Amino acid sequence: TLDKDNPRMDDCRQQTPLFTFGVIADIQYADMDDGYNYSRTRRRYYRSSLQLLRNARKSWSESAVKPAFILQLGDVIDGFNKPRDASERALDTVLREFSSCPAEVHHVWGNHEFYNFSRSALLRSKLNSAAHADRSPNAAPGGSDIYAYRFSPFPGFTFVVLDAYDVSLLGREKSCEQYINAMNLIKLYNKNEDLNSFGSPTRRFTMFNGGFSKDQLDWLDSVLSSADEKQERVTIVSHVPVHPDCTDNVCLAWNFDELLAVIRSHSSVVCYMAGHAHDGGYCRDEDTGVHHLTVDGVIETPPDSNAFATVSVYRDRMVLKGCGSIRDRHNYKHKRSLESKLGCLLFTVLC
Ligand SMILES: Nc1ncnc2c1ncn2[C@@H]1O[C@H](COP(=O)(O)OP(=O)(O)O)[C@@H](O)[C@H]1O
Repeated sequence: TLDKDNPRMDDCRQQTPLFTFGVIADIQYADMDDGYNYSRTRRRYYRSSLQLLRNARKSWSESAVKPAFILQLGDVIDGFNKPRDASERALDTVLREFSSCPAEVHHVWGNHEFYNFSRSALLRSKLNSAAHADRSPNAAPGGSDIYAYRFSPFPGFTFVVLDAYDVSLLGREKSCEQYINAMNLIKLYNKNEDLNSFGSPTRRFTMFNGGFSKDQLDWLDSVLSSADEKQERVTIVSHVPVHPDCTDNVCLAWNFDELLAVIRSHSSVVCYMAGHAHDGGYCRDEDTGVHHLTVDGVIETPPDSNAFATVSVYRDRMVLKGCGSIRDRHNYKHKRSLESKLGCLLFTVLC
């Protein structure tokens, strides 16, 4: 059994976590019949994704230890809402469900947010959860429209929400400088007329991906420097994965390598969580021991299953209990030099 394989599981079941949090990705709700992904290999359950969100919300509400917060990893409603003039209605429907969650919700923005709304509309919307940021200087990159912030749910633990479409063709006016710069960048690597099509070897340069600006990377660098100093543990969350071993490379952030370089230059990061690639993925970076988790998407999970997770955080490890399609992963030890000061991080997923 899992417990025999993994004696530390017994340890953590007997301990009370410092706090727990919920995770859910790619709900892509739309009030429409089932369809398929672009390559017609995977069914998409647009309407019943709402029921799967409800199942997650009920599980979090009924749990003995209430989650301290919920991470919604982006693509909360599907782009098909836009041509149906249903964006606001669909968003209200999913947000009503989130509002009865027993904890504050941190929303990450994905490509489907931008298919429905402009960046400026998103900044004004309820999908902007930056009000939950720390009340401290530098809790968000100042003076820009980058949607990124950090929050600390418990002393010694910091979470950073990153904006993976800060450099992208999505959500910005075609006349603005950022759009023009993003267009120049994508055209260096993507020679297709349809920029959602991809070529090789740089398949990630498509319109449905994006990247992180220098301003955002500099801000992250300063957040991580301060976390290093305080010996905090940092989990970074965004929509788009950044490690080639935890996802199909067509789903990687445009400048995933620059983000990995920032992570690698700091000792405080223990985990990076993303959505976007609906069949999920996991790896531990060989050099740093940082855990890279891509959370399975609700939208491609059949109505009789589930796709959410609850993470229990202990002083020395995090244990992720997945429900439904989120597959078993257990006994991943955290191997970086943090071990001496933080112990090891055990990343466990049970079904
Ligand atoms: N290989 C491709 N060639 C052309 N367009 C594509 C390709 N893959 C996806 N698209 C288009 O890109 C957009 C995003 O793709 P989709 O698979 O729906 O993304 P997501 O997984 O985020 O829902 C859609 O409009 C889709 O039709």
